Amino acid sequence: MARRFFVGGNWKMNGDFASVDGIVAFLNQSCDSKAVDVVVAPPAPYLAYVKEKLKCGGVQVAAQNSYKVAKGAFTGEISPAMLRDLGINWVILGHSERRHVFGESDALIADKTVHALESGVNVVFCIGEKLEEREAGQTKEVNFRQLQSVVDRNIDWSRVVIAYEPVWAIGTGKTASPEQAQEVHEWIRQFLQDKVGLDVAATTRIIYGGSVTADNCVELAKKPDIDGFLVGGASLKPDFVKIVNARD
Ligand SMILES: O=C[C@H](O)COP(=O)(O)O
Repeated sequence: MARRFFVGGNWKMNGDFASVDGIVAFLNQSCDSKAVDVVVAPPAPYLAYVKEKLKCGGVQVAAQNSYKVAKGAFTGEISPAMLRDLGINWVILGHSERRHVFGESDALIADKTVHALESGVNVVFCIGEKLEEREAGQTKEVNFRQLQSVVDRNIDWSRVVIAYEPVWAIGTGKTASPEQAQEVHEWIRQFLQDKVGLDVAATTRIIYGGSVTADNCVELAKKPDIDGFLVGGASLKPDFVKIVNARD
């Protein structure tokens, strides 16, 4: 079964009403692709606004984070229940900035993933090795360890997209080559086959993130195990539309 191409735009902590309006305008004009799932993740204060302003049925909205319980004394956090209340069905979890800037552990990310899925929110689950880990030959080990934390929890894989984002490629302009990305995506698919099953391995989308641009997306998208992208910087610009259409 062919896997539907998936392109996420992670706006990170960028934007104000003026720039958000600009992004929504180009999305509304040109992102109604019937062949691609497009999911954009604005900063939390703009989630409801973006959801309201997007007129393009093909573009969905994601949060950049959510916590592991529905409510309570957790200052600064947002819950999947609140996202559902806003009509938002996607969240990005395990992003390298959450792992490495905010110190989130594999266990916490797994708890957050399980809770989001149980609450009806689909998950873009991010994994990826740091440069020193790649140079030490630990790429497979690190990515498998991060994945194992959710394999152990018996999740509904049909509602998960895996984003492989090598930390050394994020925001650096140093994209993984199509061959480097394909190699890791193939390892991830094999890992899913060994640990979860053939069907999940065949159907789960594995997308690539790390300095994806309109210039490099077409070659990356030709690789058999690259099922889309998680785009940071370039998702703030009209070029994002070219990335959405990388497979055309
Ligand atoms: O979530 C997106 C990734 O961190 C990639 O960011 P980037 O495209 O700016 O390198």
